Amino acid sequence: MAERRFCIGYALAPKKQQSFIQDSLVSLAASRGIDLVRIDTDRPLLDQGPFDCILHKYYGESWRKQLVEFRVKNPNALILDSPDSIGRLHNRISMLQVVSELKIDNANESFGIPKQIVIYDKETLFDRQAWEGLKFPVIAKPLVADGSAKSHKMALVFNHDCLNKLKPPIVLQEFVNHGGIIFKVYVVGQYVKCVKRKSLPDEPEAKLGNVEGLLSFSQVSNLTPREKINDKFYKMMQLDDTEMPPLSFVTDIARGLRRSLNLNLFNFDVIRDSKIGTRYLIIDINYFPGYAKMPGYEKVLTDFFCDLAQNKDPMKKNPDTQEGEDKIGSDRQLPVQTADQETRKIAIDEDDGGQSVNKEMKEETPVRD
Ligand SMILES: Nc1ncnc2c1ncn2[C@@H]1O[C@H](COP(=O)(O)OP(=O)(O)OP(=O)(O)O)[C@@H](O)[C@H]1O
Ligand SMILES: O=P(O)(O)O[C@H]1[C@H](OP(=O)(O)O)[C@@H](OP(=O)(O)O)[C@@H](O)[C@@H](O)[C@@H]1OP(=O)(O)O
Ligand SMILES: [Mg+2]
Ligand SMILES: [Mg+2]
Repeated sequence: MAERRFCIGYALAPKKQQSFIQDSLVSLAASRGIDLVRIDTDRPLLDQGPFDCILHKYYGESWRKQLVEFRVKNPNALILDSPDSIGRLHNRISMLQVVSELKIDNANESFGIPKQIVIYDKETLFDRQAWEGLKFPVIAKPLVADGSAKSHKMALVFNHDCLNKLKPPIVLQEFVNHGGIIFKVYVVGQYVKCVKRKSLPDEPEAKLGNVEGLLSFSQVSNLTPREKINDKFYKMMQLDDTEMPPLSFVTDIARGLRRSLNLNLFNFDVIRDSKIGTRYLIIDINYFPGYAKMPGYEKVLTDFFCDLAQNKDPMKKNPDTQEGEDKIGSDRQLPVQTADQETRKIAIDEDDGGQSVNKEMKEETPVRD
């Protein structure tokens, strides 16, 4: 009898496809009965397949509609992950709200998010009252985190003098000294892996010298090795000497976030407060991050795909751990406001070339009841 194969269709932006769909992944998965097949996003999804599962990091209202139709016609197929759940990560406020609501028992370590405020317009930006309780330096981050280059453009702000350079809607987040190292925690279903990366240096005023109140940067922890070598600061950093956070602590947070976000494929950035060595702050959560940078990512992802193929739903209740109850890719209604609802308030900047897909998503996504 012919072997029953499990077909995963993937819809990824070209850059993500290039980094993630490596021959080594495709062949390992194939050897274990999993076929990874590219979805042509220029053609109707329903004309392609059949797919047992859809893996996607692809946006736009048209894609979203196609997924809804696909679900109706293929009720047994999995969609990883649900667009509504992914959408929550597209707004830096709703993204971290989940962390604030998470409860984990741990006697030695604590976690949270840095102090932050959201600014929707210039008027509020210059209103000192709005800043009450927030200390300089702060990091100004675009409120929208939709994967566009613009959404990664940050600025370290040292005083009130240069605020006119900032473009709301933004989140102003207190800069927390953390020894210049960031921890990236990758989640693939139940699997959790924490790695170290370079980050911004402590006391940025002192280290970065003569800055004029504001310093712009983008994707610090995702620089190419060449960029790192050229930077004096990175040569000074002692990445190897930095102690990792306790694995059980990080795993508890990861599993908690996975359940509350209803997502299987994400990572989050954690920094350790230099002042309180047992205090950890989550500053960012990303959907479908750069897994290829994770050591042995082929096996981790293939194991996960095989679990899906064997109907081992990683969010289903596990008798040993009492973990999980949700169905993968389910459109479970979340109790708090989603990013889509929030982003409807945001004026889309017209000068953002090449982001029409994301723009379409923001403008047309209907608000759910
Ligand atoms: N509150 C903070 N205190 C100190 N450093 C911070 C803080 N927030 C961000 N950083 C630094 O700025 C970098 C970029 O911030 P953040 O991770 O929020 O941006 P991003 O563009 O969403 O990143 P990614 O590429 O991971 O998606 C972090 O990796 C970290 O080095
Ligand atoms: O570029 P890579 O593949 O490494 O992945 C990066 C990913 O870019 P891509 O999805 O466009 O590829 C980013 O996603 P967007 O916010 O831009 O959507 C974000 O998740 C980064 O944090 C990832 O880097 P990592 O955190 O894993 O180091
Ligand atoms: Mg980040
Ligand atoms: Mg991010």
